[in-house]
Amino acid sequence: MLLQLTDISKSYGATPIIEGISFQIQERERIGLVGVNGAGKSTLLKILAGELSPDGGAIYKTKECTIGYLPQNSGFHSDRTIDAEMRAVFSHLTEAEAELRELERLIADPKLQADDKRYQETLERYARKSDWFRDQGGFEMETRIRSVLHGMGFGQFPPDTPVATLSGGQKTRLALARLLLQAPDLLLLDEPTNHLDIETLTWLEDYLRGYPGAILVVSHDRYFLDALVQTIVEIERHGAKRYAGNYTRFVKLKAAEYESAMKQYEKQQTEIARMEDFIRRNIARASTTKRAQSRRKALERMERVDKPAGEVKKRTSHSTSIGRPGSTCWRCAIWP
Ligand SMILES: Nc1ncnc2c1ncn2[C@@H]1O[C@H](COP(=O)(O)OP(=O)(O)OP(=O)(O)O)[C@@H](O)[C@H]1O
Repeated sequence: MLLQLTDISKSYGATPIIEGISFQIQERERIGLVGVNGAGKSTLLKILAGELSPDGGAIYKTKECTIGYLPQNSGFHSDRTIDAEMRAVFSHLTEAEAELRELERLIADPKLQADDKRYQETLERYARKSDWFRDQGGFEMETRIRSVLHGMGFGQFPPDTPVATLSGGQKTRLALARLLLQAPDLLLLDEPTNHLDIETLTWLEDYLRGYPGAILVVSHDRYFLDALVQTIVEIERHGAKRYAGNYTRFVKLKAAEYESAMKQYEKQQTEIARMEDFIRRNIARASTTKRAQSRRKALERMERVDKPAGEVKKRTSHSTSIGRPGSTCWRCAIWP
């Protein structure tokens, strides 16, 4: 297990947003976090990312577990260029690379070569540092940066483009590219597919499918969720419930749940109407008033079944209308 949330709650002022949220995230798990607008999905991600304190509950995570968070419309501010920003992810490697270049310069120096002991020591240092650099993926750094930048749609951008000159959407894309290079154990992504064209979206789906860590993602794109996740956690009425399977399966399970809850509700409503009718007809009659009174007591004691909140339906969403072949655009909505 990578991380566990127990009984997490959060209110804004007197308004409870989430309550009693408990679930686990396993290594390499891909979870889609869904719920109606305002259900508290972003709030929960912020709590997990450590950007917001919960009012109650606890989060347990293994000591080594690293977490990376992409907020919605991340507003990425940087004075660096695109290339420098990506390279900053690998500062431990770029520093080692500079050290290796310096050692190479020393090794080539005839003065050092004349001092056999120091020369041997420097060669050994160079060998140790080279091995470490190779083991840390130093030789792949350049390729990884190029491949992620290309995949995220920055292939045509000169590497010395200042981040500050990018549009809001491009900055969010770049923030995601940087996060992918950081490769944390748990990726928290809030609407990562906004601002992506179909080509970038397809690349991202593919990249995330092979991602070595766990992913908790909020997305209104059902195709994206279906392609990526094997578990759905829904926030509904402040609490969280886990459903095994992708988004399509979740919709089916919810429909079955809704139907069954509706049947129970309707059955009870019929029973209530029947009892009320009996009471109305018999309460005033001396011979039957006792029975009517006892029926009234039973009615008062009856535990009421709540009317189910609504159904998961499809509706058009302009924000996701990026023209996937054969797609009906989508948004998860639960109608009252
Ligand atoms: N800083 C804040 N102060 C007060 N209320 C807030 C604050 N942040 C969020 N809220 C409210 O808390 C509720 C949950 O917000 P949150 O953004 O977590 O929901 P969400 O499920 O991510 O919604 P969406 O799908 O619209 O992004 C909303 O009603 C929102 O208006």
